[in-house]
Amino acid sequence: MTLTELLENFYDELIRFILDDVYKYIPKSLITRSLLIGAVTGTLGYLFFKKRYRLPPGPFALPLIGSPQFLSSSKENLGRVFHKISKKYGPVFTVYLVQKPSYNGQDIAFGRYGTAWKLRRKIASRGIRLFMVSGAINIKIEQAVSETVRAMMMETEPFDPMPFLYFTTVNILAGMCFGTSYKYKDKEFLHIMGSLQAVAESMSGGILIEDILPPMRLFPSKKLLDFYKSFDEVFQYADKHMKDHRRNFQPDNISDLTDNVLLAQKEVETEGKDNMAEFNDLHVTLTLFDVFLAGNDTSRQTLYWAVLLIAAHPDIQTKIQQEVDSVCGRERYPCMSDREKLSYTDAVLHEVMRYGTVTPLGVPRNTSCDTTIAGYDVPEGTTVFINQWAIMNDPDNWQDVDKFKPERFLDEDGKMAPKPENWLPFGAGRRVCLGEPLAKPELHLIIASLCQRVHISLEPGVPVNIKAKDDQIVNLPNPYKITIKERN
Ligand code: HEM
Repeated sequence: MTLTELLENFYDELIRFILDDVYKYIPKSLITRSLLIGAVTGTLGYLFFKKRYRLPPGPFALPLIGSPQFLSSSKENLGRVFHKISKKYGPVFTVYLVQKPSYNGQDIAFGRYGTAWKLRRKIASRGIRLFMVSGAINIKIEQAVSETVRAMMMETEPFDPMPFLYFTTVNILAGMCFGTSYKYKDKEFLHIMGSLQAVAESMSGGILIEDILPPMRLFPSKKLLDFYKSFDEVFQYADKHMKDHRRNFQPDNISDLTDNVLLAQKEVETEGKDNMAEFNDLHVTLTLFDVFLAGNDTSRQTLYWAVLLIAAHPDIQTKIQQEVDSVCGRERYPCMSDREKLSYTDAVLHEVMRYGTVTPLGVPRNTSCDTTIAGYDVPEGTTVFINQWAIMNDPDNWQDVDKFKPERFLDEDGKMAPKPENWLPFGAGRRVCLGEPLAKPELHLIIASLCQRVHISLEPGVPVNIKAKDDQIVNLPNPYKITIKERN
């Protein structure tokens, strides 16, 4: 008997033994049978030898499809959805979803932790720090708020403050990043506002079908394509400014974050041409893109909550105004050196960020090695979310959790009390928000400056609604309108 005949007989018996009923349907070809038996043995071997993890429990999930319940709840604020799941499965649980894409993880926000990422984060942090200590932040806030108030005063009817808040944050962040200063109807401002709006809409449009059915990424939906397009527009905006700066770059005349980042790139190059792979032109643009995009959306959404909550609580607004008047008077704008004395306004900001948690799930993170959380295994490459919304809206952590109460952040002398450990809007640890040192003073001073200049009221005759719009992935209030009156 030849070797081929021997193999044929062996396969024949094996298949007949294991799969008697389907035997007749299996082709007689030796190659097909070898492939079939190889595949079956390989799969069985993989299943037998693969590492077993004790994963956190979680809702039922189908292979490829993931947790089907997200199909029905895909429009609800995910912070709330996850909070409900945690009631059933405990504080650490597993759901099957995939995260949204980034620029190949070469940026800061979605970059993999490591030497190259540390370098990029250090460069961006240094640039932000220099902006803060140079005093430029005072000038940018004053310019941005005075232009915003001027533009708002032109409105004769109740208006939605959202575009004006875009104007404030874009002017401060684009000023810091690219040295620009826009007027309200400026063409470039309107263009970038449109792109930022599109990014925000794509991101708040609930879970994408591709998140539930990963293979669908091969045939991207219009929603996913829109998501890519709007991101790319903001990227192109940052890239254009980077290239303009590079053309006119003078190392002894550094005026904004782009100059700072380009200078850092030169330093990296001086240390050795090989290092350039870790900080090339794409990394320069992605650094600026991250700071501009991450900073704008979060700050603007926080201000949207702040204006609503301040307008809905006239007593709180009056207290802010009295504090600002007593510390700064009316002649000059509040500045960095006033911050410590503006405790009540700071408490209002802290409570706005708790009540209106704008990043309910923080930024999705990937584990870089096998690890454990609360005794459960979490394999390398798992996407981990921290439910910041639940931490800051848990009745076990906060008294009168549904009430807007700035006083909870003050001590008996009316000064800011130590930060409660459950106040975590900027995340924590090595990946804590890069912009926190800018965002807190920026938002504090914007609120103080706005209240110093104008009196804000909600649209007359419309019922006050300070509840979150619970139909989206982010946590925003329902659209609202205000009127403003210049303070005399
Ligand atoms: C209200 C304002 C803001 C909020 C609530 C906020 C919130 C957050 C959160 C929750 C994270 C993820 C932290 C973690 O994973 O633990 C984050 C990351 C980040 N934020 Fe912010 N942020 C704000 C403002 C800003 C500003 C003004 C900038 C830029 C100047 C900025 C830039 C970034 C960047 C680059 C990251 C990624 C950091 C990393 O992966 O290492 N953010 N932010």
